[in-house]
Amino acid sequence: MTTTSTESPGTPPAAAEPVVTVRDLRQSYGDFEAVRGVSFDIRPGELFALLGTNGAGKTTTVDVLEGLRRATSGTVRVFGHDPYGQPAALRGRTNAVLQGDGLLDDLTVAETVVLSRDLAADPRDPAEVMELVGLTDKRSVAVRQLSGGQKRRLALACALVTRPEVLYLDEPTTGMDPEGRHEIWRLLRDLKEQGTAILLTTHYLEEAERLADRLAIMHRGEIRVEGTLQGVLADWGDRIGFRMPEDVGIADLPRPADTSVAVETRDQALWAAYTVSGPDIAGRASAAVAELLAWAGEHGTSLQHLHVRGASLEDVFLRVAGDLNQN
Ligand SMILES: Nc1ncnc2c1ncn2[C@@H]1O[C@H](COP(=O)(O)OP(=O)(O)OP(=O)(O)O)[C@@H](O)[C@H]1O
Repeated sequence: MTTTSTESPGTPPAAAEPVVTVRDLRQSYGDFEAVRGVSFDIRPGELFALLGTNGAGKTTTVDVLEGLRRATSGTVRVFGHDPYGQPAALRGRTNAVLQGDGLLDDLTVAETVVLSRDLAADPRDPAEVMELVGLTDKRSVAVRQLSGGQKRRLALACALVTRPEVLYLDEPTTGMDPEGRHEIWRLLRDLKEQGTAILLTTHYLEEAERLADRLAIMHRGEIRVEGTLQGVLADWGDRIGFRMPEDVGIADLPRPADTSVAVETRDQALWAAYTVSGPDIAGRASAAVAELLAWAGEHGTSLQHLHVRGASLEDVFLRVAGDLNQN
C-alpha cells in the first residue's frame, strides 16, 4: 500500500452538482416493499455512507443504482442517466464491489485484475492497482487460495482498475483485519480526493465516522436519519448517565424537561441514560444535571459515575434500530 492522506473525511466541493440522484425510490419484491421512499444525492469527491439494520434495504438500493434492478417507482439518475434503462451510457463511468464478489476461482490475482482492465476504456495499470490494495505479493496466487479479506481486496482492485467516477461499495471491508481495513480507508480517502463519488454501505460505524462526508441510517426500508456526522450527533443531543442507585427503578427516576430516559445494562450493572435534545443543548444538559443532583440529594442517594457526553453514532444507530428501551 502506498497511499498517503489525512485522517479526516475532508471537505467535498459543496457547489458541485450531484452525480447520483435518488428520489423517492421504492423497491418491492412481490408484495414486500424492501425500500420505501428513499432519497439522497452524491457529489463528486463525496463519500455517502448508508448504514442500517440487517434487511434495511441497503443492498437493494445499491443494486438499483448499479442497474441490476429496475426501480419499482421513484427516480434514480447517475450522470443524468437511468442505470437500468441506459446502462451503456454509464459503462466505464461506474463500478461496484458488491456482496457476491463474482471472482473466478481458477484465475490468479493478476489474471483477474487484467481481465477487469480489459473491460475498461481508460484503465489503470493493474500492477499499480494490486499495489494499492496490498495484493502485489499474491499476484500469482489462485483466487481459491485467497482469504476472505484478500478476496474483498481483489474485488476492490477489479473495480478500481476501471477508474470509475462513481464507486458503489457494499460492505467492502467485511472479513478484513483491522490493519487491512485502515489501509482500505486510506485508499478510499485518496479516491475521494481524486474526485470519485462513493456510496458505501457498512455495518462498521467507525468506518462511516472516519470516512463519510454525509451518512444515512436506514431501518425497514426508510432513511430515518441523514446528515453530516456532526449534524446528526448535534441533532441527537447530549447524553447524561449514571449508575442506577440501589432500589430505584426507571419509574422512580426524575424527568427533567427536554430529556428522555432509558435504562441500559453495561458491565453487569444498570445505568440510567438520559438523552437531552432541543436548542441550547449545553444549557439544557446543565439544567438537567442540576435537577438530577437535587433529586439525588432529596432521596439521600448519590449518582455514581455521573457523566455528560455528546451522543455517539452508536447511540443514534441503536435508537433508530429501536434496541433501547426508551421512555
Ligand atoms: N431477491 C429478493 N427477493 C425477496 N426479498 C428480498 C430479495 N432481496 C432482498 N430481499 C429482502 O429485502 C429486504 C432488504 O434486503 P437488503 O439485502 O436490501 O437489506 P440490507 O440492508 O442490505 O441488509 P444486510 O445489512 O443484512 O445486508 C430484506 O428483508 C430481504 O430479505
